[in-house]
Amino acid sequence: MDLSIEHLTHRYSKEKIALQDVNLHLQPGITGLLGPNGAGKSSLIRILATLTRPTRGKLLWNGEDITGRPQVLRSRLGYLPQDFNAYPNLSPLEFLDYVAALKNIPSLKARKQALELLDALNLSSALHRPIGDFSGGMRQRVGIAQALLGEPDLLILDEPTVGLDPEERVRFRQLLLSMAKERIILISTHIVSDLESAARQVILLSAGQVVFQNDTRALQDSMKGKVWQHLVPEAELQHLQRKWVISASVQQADGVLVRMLGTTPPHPDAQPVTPSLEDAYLFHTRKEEVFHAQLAPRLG
Ligand SMILES: Nc1ncnc2c1ncn2[C@@H]1O[C@H](COP(=O)(O)OP(=O)(O)OP(=O)(O)O)[C@@H](O)[C@H]1O
Repeated sequence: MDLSIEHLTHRYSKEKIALQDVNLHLQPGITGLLGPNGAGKSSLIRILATLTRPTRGKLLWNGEDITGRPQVLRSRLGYLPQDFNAYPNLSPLEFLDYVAALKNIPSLKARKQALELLDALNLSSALHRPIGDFSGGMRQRVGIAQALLGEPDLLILDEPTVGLDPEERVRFRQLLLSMAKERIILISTHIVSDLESAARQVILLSAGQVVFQNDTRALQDSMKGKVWQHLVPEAELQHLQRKWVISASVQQADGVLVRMLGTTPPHPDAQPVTPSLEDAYLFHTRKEEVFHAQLAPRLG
């Protein structure tokens, strides 16, 4: 099972190019789609979900060109849009029955799956309550359940963890991992740490282009020797933030422990640390700033 896009370009107008010559290959497992605001993530997702036809390029499902035949993919697709909204007067069970009918899932099978999914998403105690009374996080979980209904081969989730508390995020991650072996799962998110232990592959988009596509581990490995930690007096932090790309800072009794990105140590006493996915994301999306900082005089 695989989904590819070849030489995909998407323009909203003559001046507005959202995606430029993007090539991707997705296989079973979780792929994380990361990028700053406006990078083109939602445009790409809408194209893969067959809601937008690309200006140029091909969409291939199991090697077959389906650019002009979106229904081939639609029957195998589960999709959670960024602005998911269910009908407020329906209960989650009624809403999933409705979605199942649209997806042509036989009703008995659909009901069994709906109950399992709502249980896995911690909504069993609210099966018959109107969705309009739900919190944002509960509504989002109904959105996740409707996307998973019908055991889709391709699951596309745009910002799925928005509104979920940390406990629900962990539960969601476990549910996805349990399903990831036999389906392609693409997740767009701003919460980089959500992907750290779950995604086998990461795609970084920046200004409509793919700047990185590889294993999560390879991405982290590519950052070895580029992440540094150094304790600085609190008064220096602001000055430092203007010059260096800082991925984290932790207040301590004797100063601030700052995590910085650079291909050489920012200070003779700075210690190299194990890179995280967040470090890699910042490095690739703010490369120019990282290299600009390198040219500045060393600290100390
Ligand atoms: N319908 C549209 N008409 C015109 N321009 C659009 C349209 N949708 C998106 N764009 C533009 O295309 C570019 C990519 O937008 P897109 O929403 O795909 O990015 P994104 O990475 O999903 O951003 P965010 O993280 O903010 O959701 C942006 O410059 C955006 O302004």
